[in-house]
Amino acid sequence: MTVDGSPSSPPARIVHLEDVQVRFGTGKDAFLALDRTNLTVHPGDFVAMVGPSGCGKSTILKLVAGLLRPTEGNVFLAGREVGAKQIGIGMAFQNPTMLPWLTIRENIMLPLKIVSPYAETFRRDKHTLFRDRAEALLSKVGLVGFGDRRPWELSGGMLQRASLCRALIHSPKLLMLDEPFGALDQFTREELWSILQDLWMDTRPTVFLVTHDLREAAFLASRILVMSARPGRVTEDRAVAFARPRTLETSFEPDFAALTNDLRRMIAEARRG
Ligand SMILES: Nc1ncnc2c1ncn2[C@@H]1O[C@H](COP(=O)(O)OP(=O)(O)OP(=O)(O)O)[C@@H](O)[C@H]1O
Repeated sequence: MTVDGSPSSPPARIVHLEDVQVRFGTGKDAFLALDRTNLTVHPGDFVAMVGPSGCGKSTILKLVAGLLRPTEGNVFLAGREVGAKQIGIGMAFQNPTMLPWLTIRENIMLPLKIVSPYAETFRRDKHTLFRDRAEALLSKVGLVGFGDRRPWELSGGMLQRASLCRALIHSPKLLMLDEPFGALDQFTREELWSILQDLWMDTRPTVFLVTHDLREAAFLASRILVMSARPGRVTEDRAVAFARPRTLETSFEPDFAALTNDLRRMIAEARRG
């Protein structure tokens, strides 16, 4: 019950994994990639996943995105089995692949051509609503004036900014980020942390971020999942309460350093164990 006596309802959950296992290969080559995993994520959570290489972080992303079926167990999205209901998902990866024959703006608007319900009205609204939305995102990531350029004219960091715009153009409820800044230099990466934090604070999509950078996880996430070595399991689910917006100064504070040291120790143990 709530304080006013009305019945309390449990918080909505956007992602729910129930006793999920993933096995790859067949016969003597079969192996367990993801061990029995239970996970509940609420709308607006910013979840970072860290752990030893090959522990199953990307596998969890693929399960949630509906790109992979579990061998055992169930994956629910917004209360329905994954795939049963359309819910907007945006994605960005380490390599921000863009179609070279399209401009940056056209690349950013690509999901609108494909993702329902935008695809149906795309032709009609292309030059008004959607174009404005693309310009607003370009401006938020510091790429004003680059919409008409071709991908080869931009640096790696600029392409990754454009890739964030593309992931967000259709206002997805879920944003899946697989090491999006992994190939960038430290300065560009830190700049993009702040940009991503601002974008997330604007509309609060639920985010899954896979990263090997523990400072990045601590800077961005509201919750960090630490995984064991393969077969992966979630061994720690840590809330991150630093006030927002976080700044680079936040990342030099003692609590921040203590958190990243804890994470480093847990992953070192997982690698040994
Ligand atoms: N389609 C597949 N077929 C066979 N094995 C796979 C497949 N996808 C992933 N694997 C294996 O499953 C394990 C988990 O892979 P996954 O990519 O989820 O790990 P990860 O934690 O994201 O790794 P990294 O941190 O190195 O990117 C790895 O051993 C990987 O080689």
